[in-house]
Amino acid sequence: MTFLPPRMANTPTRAQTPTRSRSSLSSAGSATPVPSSMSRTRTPGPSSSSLRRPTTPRVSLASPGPGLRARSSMSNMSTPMRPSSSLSSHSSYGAQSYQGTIKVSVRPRPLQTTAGNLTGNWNIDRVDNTISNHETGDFQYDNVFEPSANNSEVYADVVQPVVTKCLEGYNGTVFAYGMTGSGKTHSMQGSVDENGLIQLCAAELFRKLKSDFDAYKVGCSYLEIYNEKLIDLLNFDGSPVDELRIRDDPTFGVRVVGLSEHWVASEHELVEVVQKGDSARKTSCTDFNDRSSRSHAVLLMRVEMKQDSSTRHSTLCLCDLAGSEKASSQTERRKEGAYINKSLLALSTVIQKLSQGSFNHIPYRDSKLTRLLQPSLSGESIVSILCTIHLSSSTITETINTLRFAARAKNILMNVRRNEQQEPEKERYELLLKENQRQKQEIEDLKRGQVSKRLWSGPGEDVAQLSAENLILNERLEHMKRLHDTENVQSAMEVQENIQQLIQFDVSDPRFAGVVASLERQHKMQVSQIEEMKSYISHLENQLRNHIGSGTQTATVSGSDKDEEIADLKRQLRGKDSIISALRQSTKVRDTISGDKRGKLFLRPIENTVGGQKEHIK
Ligand SMILES: Nc1ncnc2c1ncn2[C@@H]1O[C@H](COP(=O)(O)OP(=O)(O)OP(=O)(O)O)[C@@H](O)[C@H]1O
Repeated sequence: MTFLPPRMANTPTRAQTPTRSRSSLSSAGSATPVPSSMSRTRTPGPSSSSLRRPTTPRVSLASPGPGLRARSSMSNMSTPMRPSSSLSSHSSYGAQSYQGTIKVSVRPRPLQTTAGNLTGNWNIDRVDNTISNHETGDFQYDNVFEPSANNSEVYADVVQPVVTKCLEGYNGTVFAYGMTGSGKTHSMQGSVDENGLIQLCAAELFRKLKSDFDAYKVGCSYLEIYNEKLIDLLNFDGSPVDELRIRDDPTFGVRVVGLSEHWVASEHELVEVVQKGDSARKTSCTDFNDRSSRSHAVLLMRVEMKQDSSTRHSTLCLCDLAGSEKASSQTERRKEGAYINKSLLALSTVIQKLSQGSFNHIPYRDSKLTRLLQPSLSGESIVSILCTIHLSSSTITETINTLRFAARAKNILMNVRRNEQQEPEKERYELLLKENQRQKQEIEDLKRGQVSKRLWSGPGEDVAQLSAENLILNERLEHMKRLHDTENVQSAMEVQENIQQLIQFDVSDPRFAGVVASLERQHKMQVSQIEEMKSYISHLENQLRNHIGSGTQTATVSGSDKDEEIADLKRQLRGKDSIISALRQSTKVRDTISGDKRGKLFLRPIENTVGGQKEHIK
């Protein structure tokens, strides 16, 4: 199984091919090589950062939900087990969910050279990630480390992929499981010589938060489960608190009521807080460990990350479980051991049922530990388990039990939801803000434009100018209409002229009476047109005089328009002269033929009108 998306499968990896070393820890035993499917990848992150100092509420963490099932039922547990290769499990990174199996790694502690630490005939293949014994056969996991592996190597394969996914908005849980003295605390907390997984995790978490996000908050809670009681390890002021209780929570699945949460702004603050909590943790000297942890310690880091318009939440849970142990010689240790073993048995049962894909009751409530881990184990968290083991012959039964526990856990499928919210509200707000700024700028520009215009033209003048232009345009429109009518008349008269040409030889013929009547009608219409033109010319001249008198720019413009119109009218009058001449010609013909004086009377008004008009225009 890999914690990284298929699209990243080809990314160069740190430990894709570790030194192939099959550690033969005994002369006996044979391990069957199993093809490895490991893919260890580092994910690069984007840019930009800003640190925000958070405040400190009291909250408890963990997330709920379904989504977990077994990959297959475990078969005969007494036979050698070869868990399915990681290749057979599928991991996919859809936009909002992660699917894969629980990641399981095995870390043997280095053999002690003291007497009685005979090797247990174990072979380790780091390349194939198998551990084998001639009695048990091969066990294959996501990682099987060499006993010489240091915490940094373990971190890179066990915790780092979970941290990466947490930064993408998935919950993550890492827990160390193994018999007493096998190296759980050494792995999680480190030693004077090397940092533990918690410190390495804190360093990477804050480094990536700073480099990849615009803003973030990290809240930290730390508790222990001692003799089935929950104790807040960060209750620094020693204020009396009621016993912490686990409650169902619609949002987080379960919630530890009364557990304090401390906001930490840096790796150092986080480590400092955890170290203070560790010093409060119950440890004692046991038959197997001088400083044995007598409790399960659970560190919860609640992370909120903001980038652009999206907000991600995730809870990272690191657990250092107490080790299973044989009955102690001391009464107090025996009592502690009984609680520890009971809770580890409950965990083992839950894992077994989950690995079998049981849809029946899962006994999470059998212990505080399983109750607390319920959201993680029920599919709301990416889970990575580090199983620490002894390789000595004296602990072979416990080691095999641990390896079987690990094999069952490896069989559990997860379907983890991603906690990311796009913020449409924020996007809309930003758009509105931009729009608002744009409009403000527009108003400012308009104000500046108005001021300069006033300085240039003075108030009210632009309105007068527009009115004048409007007036002129209306008049031009009217004039065009009249010109159009006049053209009609002119064409009609031309037709009449043609008729006159036809009738000059025999106008007395009664057949031409209709033509003469038509001529009279046309004449009257013409007189009316000429009268109208006369009045219009007079109107234009008045306007021209007014505008010239006021001396404005508008008057100048309209004056030149009027000149053009007058020129047009003169041209039309010349056209009318030819019409009148045609009419006169036809009338003369008529008079000659009929001797009637009516023709002279008929023409006189036309001559008078045209003559007056000519005078007017001159
Ligand atoms: N990988 C390792 N390299 C060096 N020393 C180790 C390693 N693992 C364990 N030890 C040493 O073994 C001793 C017991 O280890 P540790 O306290 O981590 O065991 P544990 O699993 O936490 O035991 P318990 O369950 O009793 O608390 C310690 O002194 C520790 O330094």
